[in-house]
Amino acid sequence: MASMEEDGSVEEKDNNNKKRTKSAIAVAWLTFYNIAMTAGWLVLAMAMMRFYLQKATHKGLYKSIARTLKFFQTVALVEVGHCAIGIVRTSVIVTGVQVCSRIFMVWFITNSIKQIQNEESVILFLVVWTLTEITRYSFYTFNLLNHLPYFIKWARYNMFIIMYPLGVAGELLTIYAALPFVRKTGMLSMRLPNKYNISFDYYYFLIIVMLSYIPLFPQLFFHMLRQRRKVLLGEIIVEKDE
Ligand SMILES: CCCCCCCCCCCCC/C=C/C(=O)SCCNC(=O)CCNC(=O)[C@H](O)C(C)(C)COP(=O)(O)OP(=O)(O)OC[C@H]1O[C@@H](n2cnc3c(N)ncnc32)[C@H](O)[C@@H]1OP(=O)(O)O
Repeated sequence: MASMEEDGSVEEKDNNNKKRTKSAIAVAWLTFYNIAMTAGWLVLAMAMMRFYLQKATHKGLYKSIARTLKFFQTVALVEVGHCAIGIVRTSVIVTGVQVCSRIFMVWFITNSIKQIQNEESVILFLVVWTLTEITRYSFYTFNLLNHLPYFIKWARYNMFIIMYPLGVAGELLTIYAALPFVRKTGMLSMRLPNKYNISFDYYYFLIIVMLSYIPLFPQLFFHMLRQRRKVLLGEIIVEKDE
């Protein structure tokens, strides 16, 4: 009996050790990841400011930062993995929608349609994303290091109230500006007849994407409002299964 109890406690200790090791690795990885992403978005912010100070115009700004933006925004896909494997307590769906919509904006809209790269709306969402991400990743970093300055916490859970609608406006106006070019060129579309017998019209797809903001954006926004109440006001929120 005693030996079984001993065995049990050895097994338990072993499991606890494994959990500790796993969470230490997870914490180390997340700290590295968040520092790298904060640095990446800071580099983007500085590149944008330098460009504007030197050229005094926003024309050509997207092109000058496109590589860095594509890199750091695409890397953010790993955040869906973080949720899926459970090292961060966030919904895979909420994170997935957020990250995928950004990647779609970067690769399939702004990067693919050169004619819209100088639109003011592109600069609007770029500035909004950059400010948001510098705040968000530095929040996670300081939080993991247990040294979170209050102003970063405050900014993380207040800025989105203005930044989210502004970012969405920038994104929707950019897609809207892309529509005539997509229609004219027929890009990324497949017309019948073709050997696959499939028809796809990117123009209408973009209209569907724009309409999908109507049900999806409020969910992201209200998720952040709930997080805000939880973190800043200390409310206990019972989450529904997501
Ligand atoms: C095919 C194409 C499809 C297109 C479809 C289109 C539809 C699109 C609809 C809407 C699109 C919106 C577009 C958005 C644009 C913009 O971003 S505009 C700029 C403003 N944006 C924001 O303010 C972003 C706000 N959103 C977010 O912050 C996140 O993306 C989130 C996933 C929506 C919410 O974050 P969440 O993680 O749930 O909340 P937190 O409070 O920050 O964290 C919860 C816990 O998780 C821990 N955590 C999360 N990530 C990390 C990490 N990287 N490192 C460490 N820890 C992390 C965090 O600490 C919390 O943990 P606890 O403290 O233990 O609770």
